[in-house]
Amino acid sequence: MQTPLLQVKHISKTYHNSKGWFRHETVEAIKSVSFDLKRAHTLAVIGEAGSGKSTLARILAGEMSPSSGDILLHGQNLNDTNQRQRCMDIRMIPQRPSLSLNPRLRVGMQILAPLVQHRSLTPSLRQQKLYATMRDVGLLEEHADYYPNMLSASQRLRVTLARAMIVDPEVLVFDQTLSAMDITMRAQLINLLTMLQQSRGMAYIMIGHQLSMIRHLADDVMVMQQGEVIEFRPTDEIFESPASEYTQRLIYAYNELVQGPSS
Ligand SMILES: Nc1ncnc2c1ncn2[C@@H]1O[C@H](COP(=O)(O)OP(=O)(O)OP(=O)(O)O)[C@@H](O)[C@H]1O
Repeated sequence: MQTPLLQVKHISKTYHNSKGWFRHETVEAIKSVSFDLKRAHTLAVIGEAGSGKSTLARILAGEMSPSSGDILLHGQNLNDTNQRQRCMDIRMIPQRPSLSLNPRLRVGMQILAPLVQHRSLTPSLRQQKLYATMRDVGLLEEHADYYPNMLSASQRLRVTLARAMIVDPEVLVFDQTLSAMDITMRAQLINLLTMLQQSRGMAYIMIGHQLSMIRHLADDVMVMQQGEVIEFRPTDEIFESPASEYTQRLIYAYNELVQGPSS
């Protein structure tokens, strides 16, 4: 059997907060979460507020370490990979892409930033890579000289995608990125992400409740509650017969929205 692209094995995360001199509070944000993700597949992670979704996203993207558990990419434990490579392999698209851009820096420089940090390429190869990546996400070469405020919201999102993709990641993690988008932008993004996944084989992890996007893009849905996985099933099954009470509420509300209230 082929090794899955990503294997998450019994990841836990406990936060320790100081509450004054002698008091400490511990929060078990994630409790033994495990799942596999195949190449070119999309996993959606949903769950109520505080269920541990963002903590999971930050651990996957290497922004923080788990308290216990392992993450393997192509069967190799990421603890044994150097941090630089790890940050190129799994990249996060932030919650508010526009806010992550520096208004005073030209777009091209910002897309290139991770490449400059991570790779030693000649200037001409770097520029070729920049333009190719910009084309892939639907930007024009001349946009490289623009400042972020000269672009539309949709183009700024494409810039953050290009910035993530310039180092050829294997996995993209979208941490509630899609929640603030209007319908037109979402439709454009669905098409773009589908196309990129087909051409590059990237896997996506989408955190958040954008059920219309999940329905179109996700192969599987993982439902979290109080730091634990309470459902992990193919997307169609989750939409047709949600098992947990939380998922039922979410899916019924979504169905009412798209089909109108049932009599
Ligand atoms: N830095 C932190 N220090 C202490 N506790 C934290 C920290 N970050 C998150 N938590 C707690 O960990 C739990 C999980 O939080 P997390 O943000 O991962 O959940 P979430 O599902 O992403 O929530 P939301 O949908 O509201 O963003 C919550 O109880 C939260 O209060």
